[in-house]
Amino acid sequence: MAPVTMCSPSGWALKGMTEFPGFSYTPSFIPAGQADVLFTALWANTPWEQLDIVLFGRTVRQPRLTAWYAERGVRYRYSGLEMSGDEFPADIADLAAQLDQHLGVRFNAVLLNAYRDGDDAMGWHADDEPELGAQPVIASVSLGATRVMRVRHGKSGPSTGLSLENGSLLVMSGDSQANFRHSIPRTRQPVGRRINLTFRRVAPAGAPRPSRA
Ligand SMILES: O=C(O)CCC(=O)C(=O)O
Ligand SMILES: [Fe+2]
Repeated sequence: MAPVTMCSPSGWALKGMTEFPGFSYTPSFIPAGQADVLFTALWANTPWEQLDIVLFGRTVRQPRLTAWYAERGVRYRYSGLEMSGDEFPADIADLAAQLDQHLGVRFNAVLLNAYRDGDDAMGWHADDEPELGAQPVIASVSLGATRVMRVRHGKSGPSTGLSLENGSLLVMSGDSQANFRHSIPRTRQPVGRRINLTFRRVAPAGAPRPSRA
C-alpha cells in the first residue's frame, strides 16, 4: 500500500488538489468538541442496520452499519421496494444547514456509515447513481477515529490514501465520480469507531439507496 501522502494540518497541499480535481478537504469543519458530542449522539441514537447485499449472485453482509435519511418526497428503491427515508433528525438537519451555508447546496438525503473497528470497510465505488445527476456534489463528514480513504483513477491501478479526520469535510464534486473511485479499506491497525455521513442531492423523482460492498 502506498503511504498516506495527502494529509496536512491545513488540508491537502495544492499537489493533492491538482492530482485529485474535484476533491477538496477541510479539516476541523466541525470543531473537535462539537464533533465528539455529535459522534456520541449519532452512535447511540441512529437506527443502525447491517444490510445484506447481492454481490456477483451471492448474498453477503455489508461490512459496516448504515442508516439513510431523506427529505419528505425523496424516494429511493431498495430490494425492489419504493421507500422513502425518515426525515433528517435535528442534529443532522443542523449539519445540512451548515453545509448549505458553506457550499450553497441543499442536500436532501444522507447516508450514514458506522465503522465499528478495522474490519469494517467499504469497497471500491463511485457515487455515480443517475439520480444524483452528471456532476454530483457529495459532502462527506467524518466523526471519530481517523480512517484512510483510498482514491484511484478509473477501475484499477495505483491508489493514494487520504486520511479523513474527526470533524473533517471532504467534498467531492465536478467529474470526481466520473473519473475516480474511492474505498475505505480494512486495516489491521487498532482503530476506534468512526461515523461518516455522505450528504447527497437526489432528484425528487427517486434515488436508489446505495447498496455497495
Ligand atoms: O466512509 C467514508 O468516508 C466513505 C463513504 C462513502 O464513500 C459513501 O458513503 O459513498
Ligand atoms: Fe462513496
